[in-house]
Amino acid sequence: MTATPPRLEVQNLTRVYDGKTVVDDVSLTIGAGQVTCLLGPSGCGKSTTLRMIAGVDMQDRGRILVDGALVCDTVFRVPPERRSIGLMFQDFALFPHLSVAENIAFGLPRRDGARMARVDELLERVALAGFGAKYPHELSGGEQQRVALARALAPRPRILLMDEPFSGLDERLRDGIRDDTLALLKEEGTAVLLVTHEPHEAMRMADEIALMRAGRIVQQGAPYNLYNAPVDRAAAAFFSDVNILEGRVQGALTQTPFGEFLTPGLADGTEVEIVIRPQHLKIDFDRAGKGPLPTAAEGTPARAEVARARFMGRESLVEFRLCHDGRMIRATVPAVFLPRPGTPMWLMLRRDRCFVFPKVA
Ligand SMILES: Nc1ncnc2c1ncn2[C@@H]1O[C@H](COP(=O)(O)OP(=O)(O)OP(=O)(O)O)[C@@H](O)[C@H]1O
Repeated sequence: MTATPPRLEVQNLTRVYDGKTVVDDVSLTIGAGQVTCLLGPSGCGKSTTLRMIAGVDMQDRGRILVDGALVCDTVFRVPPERRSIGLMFQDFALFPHLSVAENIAFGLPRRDGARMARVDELLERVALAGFGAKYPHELSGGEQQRVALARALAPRPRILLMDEPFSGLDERLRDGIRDDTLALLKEEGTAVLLVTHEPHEAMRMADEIALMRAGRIVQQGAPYNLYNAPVDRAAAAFFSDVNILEGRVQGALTQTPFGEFLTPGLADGTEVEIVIRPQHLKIDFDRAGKGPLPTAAEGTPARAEVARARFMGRESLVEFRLCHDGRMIRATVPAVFLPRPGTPMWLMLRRDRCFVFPKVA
C-alpha cells in the first residue's frame, strides 16, 4: 500500500535575483484541508515563494509537486492556469466592471451548467446571499474580501495561496473575518499556504507555521511548538516581547541577578542569552527591604524599582530597574495592578518558561 502524497510539496526551492539569494532551499509539504502559514518579516522571501508555487515566477533550483505529480522543476513547467492553484491577494483584485456574481463565476467554465448554482452556494457560504447583482465599489472592505475568497474557491482549487489576505481590513473586523475564512477553507478541504508577517494571524489561522528569515525556513511546526520551543532568540522574539539576561557559562551554570541558572551542555566560557517573556515574570511586594524566599522553580528573587507602568487594558506593562545592576526588565501583570514609579518590588523568573541560547555574534 502506498501512502497518499501531500497535496502540495515544495522541495529545495531557491530563487536568486541579481546575484542575491532571496529564497534559499525552502522545502515544505501541506496536506488536504491543512493551513500552513509562511510567517516572517518584510522582505524575507515569502511572496517570492508563493509566486513560484503559483507559476508566475520561476525558481532557479527545486521542484514543486501537486498530489505527487511534478508541476515544475527547472526544465518542466505546467502553466499557472493548469495547476489547480487558486490565488488571493491583499488587494482582492476584484474586476470593477463585473458584478459580484460574475466575479465569483469568472474562473468557472462557461459551459458548466452548474456554474450559477456554485455561485449561489458560495454567496450563501460567505453570507452574501442577495449581493450577486451588486458591483465591487458598492461593497465594504470585509464584503469585498468575502467575494475574493468565494471567487478563489469557486473552481474548487486543490491549493489556495493567500498573500496577506486580511491586511487591508479594519483591525476590529479582522479576527471575525479570519475565523469565518478558516471555517470555509476547512469545509472546502483546500490545502492553504497563507503568507503573513503577523504572528497573531499565523497563530489564529495555522495548523502549521513555517517561520522564514532571510530566505530560509528556520523553524516549522504547530503554533504551540514554535511559541513554546523557539529555535533561537530571534524566533522567540518574533512572537512576543522578550527580556534578555546575558551571562557566561561556568561549570554548567550561569550567574544572573536571579541567582545561578542551569545552562547544561555548553562549554565553560560560552556566552549565553537567557530569554524570558514579560508574562513569565512573577512580582512580589517589598516588605521592609525583604522579599520572598528562593524556590527551585523561581530561583532567587531580585529586587527592583518600578521605572514606568503603562495601563494596556487587559494588562499593565511594568518596566523595572534591577537594583543589582540597573538593567531594565519588562513584566506584564493583570491590569488591576498599576504601581507607581519608584515602588520597590521583587521579581522572580518562571524558570520552566525561560529559554537558553548561546549568544550569536
Ligand atoms: N522581481 C524582483 N527582482 C529583484 N528583486 C526582487 C524581485 N522580487 C522580490 N525581490 C527581492 O526579493 C526579496 C524578497 O521579496 P519578497 O517580496 O518575496 O519578500 P516578502 O517576505 O514577501 O516581503 P513583504 O512581506 O514585504 O511582501 C526582497 O529583498 C525583494 O526586494
